[in-house]
Amino acid sequence: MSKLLSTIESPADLRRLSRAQLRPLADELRDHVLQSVSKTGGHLSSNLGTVELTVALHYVFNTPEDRLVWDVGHQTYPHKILTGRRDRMHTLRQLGGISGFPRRDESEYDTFGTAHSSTSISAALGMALAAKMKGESRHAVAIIGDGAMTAGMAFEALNNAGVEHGRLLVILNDNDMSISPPVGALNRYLAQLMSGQFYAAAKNVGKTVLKGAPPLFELAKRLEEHAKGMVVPATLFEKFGFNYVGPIDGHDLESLIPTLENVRHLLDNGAGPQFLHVVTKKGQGYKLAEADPVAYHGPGKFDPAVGLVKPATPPKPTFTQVFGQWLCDMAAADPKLVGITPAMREGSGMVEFHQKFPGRYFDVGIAEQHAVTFAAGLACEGMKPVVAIYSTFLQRGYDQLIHDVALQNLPMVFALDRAGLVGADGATHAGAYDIAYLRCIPNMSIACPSDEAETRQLLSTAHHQNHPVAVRYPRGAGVGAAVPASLDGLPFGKGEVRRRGHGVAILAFGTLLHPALAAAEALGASVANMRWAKPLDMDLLREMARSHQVLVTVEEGCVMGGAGSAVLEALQAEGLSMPVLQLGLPDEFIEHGDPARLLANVGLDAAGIESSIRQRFADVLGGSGGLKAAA
Ligand SMILES: Cc1ncc(C[n+]2csc(CCOP(=O)(O)OP(=O)(O)O)c2C)c(N)n1
Ligand SMILES: CC(=O)[C@@H](O)[C@H](O)COP(=O)(O)O
Ligand SMILES: [Mg+2]
Repeated sequence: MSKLLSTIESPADLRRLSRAQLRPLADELRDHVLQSVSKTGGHLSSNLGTVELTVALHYVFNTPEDRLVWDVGHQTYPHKILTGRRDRMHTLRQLGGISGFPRRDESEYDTFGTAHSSTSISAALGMALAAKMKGESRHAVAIIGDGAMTAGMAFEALNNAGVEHGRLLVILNDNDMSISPPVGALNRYLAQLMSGQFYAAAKNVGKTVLKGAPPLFELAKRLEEHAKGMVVPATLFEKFGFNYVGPIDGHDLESLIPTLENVRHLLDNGAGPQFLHVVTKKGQGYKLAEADPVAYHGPGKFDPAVGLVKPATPPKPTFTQVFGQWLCDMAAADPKLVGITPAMREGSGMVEFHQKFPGRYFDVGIAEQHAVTFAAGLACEGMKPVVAIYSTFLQRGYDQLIHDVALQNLPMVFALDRAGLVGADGATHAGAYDIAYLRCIPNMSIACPSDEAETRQLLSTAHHQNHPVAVRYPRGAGVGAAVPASLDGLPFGKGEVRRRGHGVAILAFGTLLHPALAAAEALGASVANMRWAKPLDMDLLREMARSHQVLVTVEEGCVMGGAGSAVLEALQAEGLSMPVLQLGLPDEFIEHGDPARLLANVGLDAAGIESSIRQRFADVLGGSGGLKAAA
C-alpha cells in the first residue's frame, strides 16, 4: 500500500498534510486508480485526468460541509478513494460493490447522484441557494467537463445562476475531449479561450491575486495557431454573470490550490458566482491512455504494463456492430439516409459510418433533445434520419419525441441501443423504460428483435415506414444468429410462432425469446416471438389466447406499462379474459453488476422464467412438470 494514501481515510486527513506532500499523494492516487481500474474495468481516462483537481478541491474546500457536485460522475474514482472507499475499489461496478458514479446513499461526500450528464450546475445552484436561504455559509462547487458543458441543461443552469448570488463555483474541466473528440461551436470557443490564455491570465487570474503565471500548456500551444488574431473581449461566462478565472493547468497543484483559495475567498466576500476554467489531459500519467483516451474511456480489465489487447479470435458481433453495419449498407442504398448521434459515436457503432459518409453523419454533442428535433427537421425536408441513441438517453428527448416527431408523424428510425439491463453502469443507464414510455405515444411503433439477424431486418423494416419507429436492442452480443447480407425487412407488425406446445403460451418480446424457449422446452409450452411491442400482432395474439389456457409475457423492460401491459389491454379490448403472467423488470431500480447475474436475480433467465411459470400456473401444469389437458 502506498505510504501517504494509506493514511487518508477522509478528506480531513488530507487537509492535515503539508502542501509539499500533495504532489506525492497525487502520484499515489493516480497509481491506485490505474491499478484498481485495470482489475475491475471502468472509466479510466477521465479519472486519471481529475486526480490533482480532486486533491485540490478536498484540500481547499471543507468537504462534506462544502458540496462538490461532479457532472456525469464518471471521473469520481479519485474522489471515492479519498473519501473512505479506497479499500472498496476492487468491488467497483460489481454486484454488491460500490457504484461507478456518485451515489447519495453510498457516501455523504457524494452530494448528488449522477451518470447522465450536465446536471451539476443546476444541482449545485440549488444547493448554494438553499444554503443562502438557511443562513449557512457552505459553498457549492459544480465540476463539469467540456463535453457535458455542451448540453442545453448546462446553459439553462448558467442562465439562472448568473443572476443569483449564492456561493456557487462552476469549474469547467476542459480536456478537449468528450468520449470522442469534442464537437461544436462551444468547443471552438474554448479553444480560443485557451489560446488567449495570457490575456485571460492577466485579466482574471491576476485580478484574483494568483501568485505566478500559469505554465504554458502543450495543448494551448497547438491551438494558438488556430486562433491567431483573435481577441477575447469578455468571456461568454462573464456575459452570463460569472467572474471568469483561468484557464489554469489542472495538473499543477501549485496553480490549482492558490486559485481555489482565492476563488473561495471571493465567494465568501459576496463576489457572486465564480467560473474557473481548468485545463486537464484525459488519461494523464498513463501514456497509453494519453495517446488513446477514447479506447481508455471505459475499458474492461487489462494489464497496465501491456495495455488493451485485441482478443485472438474475434468475438461474436455485438448488436451495436450489427446496427453499424446495417447503417453503412442502408446508407449506400439510400442517399437520403442521415445518421445522428448525441456524442456517442463509438458506443453506438457509428465510427465506420462517420468515415464512409462524413457528410451524412452528425454528432450533435451531448444534446439529446436537440438530436431528436434536429432529426425531425431533416425528416420534414425528405431526409431519412436514423437517430442512434441509448434507451436511457432518449429519456432526455421525450417531449421532443412527442411534440416534434410523433405529433407530426415524421418518418424516422430510432436505433435504441442498450435496451434492458446494461450491467456495470447500473440503474442510471438501464434501458428499462423505453417500451413503456414509447408505446403510449400515437404514431410510434416499437420493434423488439430477438437476435442479431432480426435486428438488421427490423431496422430495414423501420427505415421503410412512413412514421417513427424505434428498434430496441441490448448491450453486447446475442445468441450469434447469422446476419443476412441483404437489406430485406420482415413484415411490419408481425410476429411468429417459434414453438408449439399446449396449455401455456409464452409471448416473448426481444432477446429474452431464447431463455423463454429453453423454459418452454421444460414446460411443454408454446412460444411466440412477438417482434413488435407496438403494434401488437393481434392475429398472433388471438390465436395464442384461443389455443392456450394461460399466457405469459416476457420482456427485458419494466413490467409496468410494458409489452405485457399492452397484451393485457388488447385482451380486454377483445373481450378475451384469461390469466396472464407478466415477466419483466420489477418496479425497482436494478443495481450494477454482471448482466447475466442481474437477469437471473430478477428471474429473467431460463430457470427463473420456468420457475415463475410453475409457481403461478401450478394448477395448469401437472405435478410431474407436464401439462394438464389443454383447454
Ligand atoms: C445525457 C447523457 N448523454 C450522454 C452521456 C454519455 N457520456 C458520458 S461521459 C460523456 C462525455 C463527457 O465529456 P466530458 O464532460 O468532457 O468529460 P470527459 O469524459 O472528457 O472527462 C458522454 C457523452 C451521458 N452520460 N449523459
Ligand atoms: C458515463 C457514460 O455515460 C458512458 O461512458 C457510459 O458508461 C458508456 O456506456 P457503454 O460502455 O455501454 O457505452
Ligand atoms: Mg472532456
